[in-house]
Amino acid sequence: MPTPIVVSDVAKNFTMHLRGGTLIPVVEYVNLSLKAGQCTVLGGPSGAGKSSILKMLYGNYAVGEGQILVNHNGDYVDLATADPRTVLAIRRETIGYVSQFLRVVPRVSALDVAGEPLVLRGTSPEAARERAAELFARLNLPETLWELPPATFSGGEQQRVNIARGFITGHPVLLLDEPTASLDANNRAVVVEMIAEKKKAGVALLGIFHDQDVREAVADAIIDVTRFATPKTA
Ligand SMILES: Nc1ncnc2c1ncn2[C@@H]1O[C@H](COP(=O)(O)OP(=O)(O)OP(=O)(O)O)[C@@H](O)[C@H]1O
Repeated sequence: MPTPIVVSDVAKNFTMHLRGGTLIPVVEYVNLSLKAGQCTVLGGPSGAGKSSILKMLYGNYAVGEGQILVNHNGDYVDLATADPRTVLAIRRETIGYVSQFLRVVPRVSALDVAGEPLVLRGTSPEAARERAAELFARLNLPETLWELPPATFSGGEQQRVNIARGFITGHPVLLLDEPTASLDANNRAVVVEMIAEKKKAGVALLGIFHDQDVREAVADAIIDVTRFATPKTA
């Protein structure tokens, strides 16, 4: 089976334009690949660059240097240099993402927020809502909330809408940015189960998990990103 994602010599720093162009180096020589059916976990202390790496892999952050080759519909595409239309196609078809915080769209119900990735791939809105409802039930999201826009939901409720939205499709790659941070033990266990099912289905996962129990339950490999730290010069 072809490798879903190969990251080669990726570097990232931030230029603070409002601070006289001060350069904040984050990571360099990031080399990793994701394997189908495995969950790779990014570890390392706060500020080490875990989220930055994940965001580059989703095309949210520009890539300073290097390549991110994504197996997209059978061809390798370099996400680091891909045009915006290609990035959107990769997100629609190949790479799913559960962000830490839900991007709330006013007046759209939780069912439609979670079902949207399926609708974008051609599923009917009714079928997408049904699938979202199944995931909500599994994640113990109270049914009274399903038709409401998630803007007023608690942190953990919003996170469960986000998880349903990320897990609803069969994307071959799934990125998880602390998906269990606001969940109670019951729902953390549900997410661990859902990750195991994705692995069985051959999905390649890359995640950040601060909760050690979850990390140990899901990780096939742990990469400490401090190994990619850019040496700080005086
Ligand atoms: N948009 C940004 N603009 C400027 N600096 C940023 C930006 N995003 C991240 N950084 C900086 O990059 C470094 C790495 O941040 P990142 O969020 O990737 O770390 P992390 O390992 O995920 O941390 P945590 O575990 O606390 O979430 C930090 O020093 C952070 O301040």
